[in-house]
Amino acid sequence: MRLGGRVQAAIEVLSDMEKRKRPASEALKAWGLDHRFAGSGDRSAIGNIVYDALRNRASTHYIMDSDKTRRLVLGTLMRFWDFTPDSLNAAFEGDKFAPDPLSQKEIEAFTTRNLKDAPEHVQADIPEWLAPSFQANFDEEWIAEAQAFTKRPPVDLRVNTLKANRSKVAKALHKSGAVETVIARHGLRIPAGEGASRQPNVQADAAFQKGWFEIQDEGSQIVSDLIFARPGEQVMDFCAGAGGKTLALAATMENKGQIHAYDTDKQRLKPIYERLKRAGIRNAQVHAPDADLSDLVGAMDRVFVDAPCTGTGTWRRRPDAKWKLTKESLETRLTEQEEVLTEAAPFVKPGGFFVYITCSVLPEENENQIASFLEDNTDFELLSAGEVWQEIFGFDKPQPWSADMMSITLTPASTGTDGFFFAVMGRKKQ
Ligand SMILES: C[S@@+](CC[C@H](N)C(=O)[O-])C[C@H]1O[C@@H](n2cnc3c(N)ncnc32)[C@H](O)[C@@H]1O
Repeated sequence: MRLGGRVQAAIEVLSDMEKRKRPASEALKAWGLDHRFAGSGDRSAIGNIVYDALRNRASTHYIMDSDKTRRLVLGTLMRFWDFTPDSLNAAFEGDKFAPDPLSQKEIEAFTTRNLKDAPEHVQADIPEWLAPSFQANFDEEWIAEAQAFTKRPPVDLRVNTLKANRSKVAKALHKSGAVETVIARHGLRIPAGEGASRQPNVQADAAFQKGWFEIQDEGSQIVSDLIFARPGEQVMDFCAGAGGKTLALAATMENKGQIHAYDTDKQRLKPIYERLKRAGIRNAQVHAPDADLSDLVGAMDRVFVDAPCTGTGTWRRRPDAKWKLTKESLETRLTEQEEVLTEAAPFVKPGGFFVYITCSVLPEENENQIASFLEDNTDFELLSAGEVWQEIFGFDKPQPWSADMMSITLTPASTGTDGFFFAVMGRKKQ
């Protein structure tokens, strides 16, 4: 396919998403099924246009002076793919699959409108109702912090130290351009490409099949490390899901002690069995939703809750979620978080640690939840996550957000990772 056909396809996919209210991944898949002739290069280029458009939707609509899908796509190409109105029109010429050339009105909008004149939430490329939350979290940096979520994310890998080390994996994946992560100690990063470039499918590599690495955002690797689980401990992963953090912790614990992986959703838990096997993990015990956990009450050295959340921290990877998030779904997540904290807390032994993690940067889901939990549970106290950070990563690395060195927030702008929140509480001894 030539550029024009790819651009037209991206317009169709975005229109389909809007019309059928379906996520980008589904709309792209459906387009692929209807256009079997399209090669993998075409599919990934179309995907790149669609995701770039969604990441910057509000600001591009503003610049192009319209909320039409066609303008969103053309604006995306001119803002982020190095096209000018002339070069785009030249590329479309003689291509019967291309959209109509840019009109005078479209060219005028693109060349005269300035984002500096847009409302702040449009500059920040976030829904208007979320601007106060970002402002509360990041003060005068809030627009820059939000804008960093509009950039393409890298692919991060966590080396499984039970089976390999960084140089071994880097060697196996030398064609991928993987470099060592800046903060996480066992991470490799394949930087995000530009334009139509494709990310390598590292999961097809023999090194992945052998369990040498997992795909895991550097932020997720960092918070797993901050849990500070030691070999031989009894640890509970109360919201284990597919086991991303269970796997990371098992490696940190050198396969010694026990990780109890629990989740209320059987479907989400399903991939964990295969992943544990591939990674060579022997110290994890998976507890199905209906399991009797009464033996574990008051017995865990560490319990961590990787709570269900709005996922605002993953907007770079799932930009459609940014525009779909509603006040109602935030409210639902807040209730779930309160429940999960209350349910998990009794498993912490006196003198043990209780960790709360989200992949969100909204204070409602983070600091506020911890403050309200501590108010109701006076046998717990907030400890300094900042001190643990410094012990593990030192002072010379990019630093996360922290108002008081207690809880920590990672962001694309501050730590170059997805957004994560981390807080650790101690259960008092008596
Ligand atoms: C953010 S995801 C966990 C991701 C996982 N820890 C990882 O690193 O791959 C949150 C999980 O919490 C689970 N969950 C929601 N409510 C729960 C509850 N009351 N008790 C336990 N798990 C719950 C969900 O099923 C979901 O799998």
